Amino acid sequence: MRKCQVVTREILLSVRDITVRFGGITALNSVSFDVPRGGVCGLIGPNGAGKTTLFNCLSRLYRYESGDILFEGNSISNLPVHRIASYGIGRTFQNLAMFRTLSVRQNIMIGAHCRSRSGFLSSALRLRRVAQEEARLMARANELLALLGLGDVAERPVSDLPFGIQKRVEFARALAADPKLILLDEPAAGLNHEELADLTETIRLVQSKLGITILLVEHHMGLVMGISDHIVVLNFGAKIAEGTPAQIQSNPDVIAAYLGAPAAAGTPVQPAQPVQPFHAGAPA
Ligand SMILES: Nc1ncnc2c1ncn2[C@@H]1O[C@H](COP(=O)(O)OP(=O)(O)OP(=O)(O)O)[C@@H](O)[C@H]1O
Repeated sequence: MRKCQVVTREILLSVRDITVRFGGITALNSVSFDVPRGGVCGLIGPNGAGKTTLFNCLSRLYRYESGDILFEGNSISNLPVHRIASYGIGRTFQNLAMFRTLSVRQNIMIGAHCRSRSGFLSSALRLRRVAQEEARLMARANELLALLGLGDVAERPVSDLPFGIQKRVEFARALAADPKLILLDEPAAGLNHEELADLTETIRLVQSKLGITILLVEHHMGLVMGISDHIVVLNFGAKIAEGTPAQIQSNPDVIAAYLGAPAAAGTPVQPAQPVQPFHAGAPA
């Protein structure tokens, strides 16, 4: 008799029964899901669903009232916020977080410093180890400049650059710390059609070349459906669905959450055209 081989991917991140309350508001209500290593996991939901709150829990910016978050099988619940990047979790923000007067290259090198192995004393004494470390960081920055197509603007101050390129710089800055998991918080927000197409390609390229795991919060259904392997849907702080893009697009609870009314059975969630946002209450 032939044996059926089941391929299961290793779990990188496990969110278990996370609950967060702000006064009377339950921002997350016992939310659980797993993110396998490698690939892209989309995290979607209408405005106020709890997506950013979850990202802030993963970054240790918010405390959760109950539950646990395991990264590579270890709880991060007591990890200090400044250790998150060196632990392997990187992040971009809805509002860009960069040193705007510094160059693109300097921003990327700052991103790499959390993984630097030279301490204050050895840096002050200019030991050989420090020079080697600086060369390593420089090489890493050069790799990322090339990968994200930023070579031509490497020495320009970030503030001089168009918004779409600034977003790419922020992505590169987060990648410089060599994260195993990167949290992308609405990377498509504010991008024009061309910039959105560039971003889609960049995310695909980074994922395939670096083998990194991506957790993506995004309102643009074209982007989410186009690049995610798996999607988790939140609504009013609760997980209402998870599955492949095809499963999510035809899930009646997801359709109802986005359209604000019970969905007719079998009505698919239309992935909007690539540049069309898919906000709660707005027609798809
Ligand atoms: N610091 C805070 N203090 C009080 N309430 C908060 C705080 N952060 C979030 N909330 C509330 O928690 C709920 C979830 O908000 P959250 O920002 O996580 O949603 P979201 O899914 O990211 O929304 P959006 O898509 O609009 O960014 C909302 O009701 C919000 O008002």
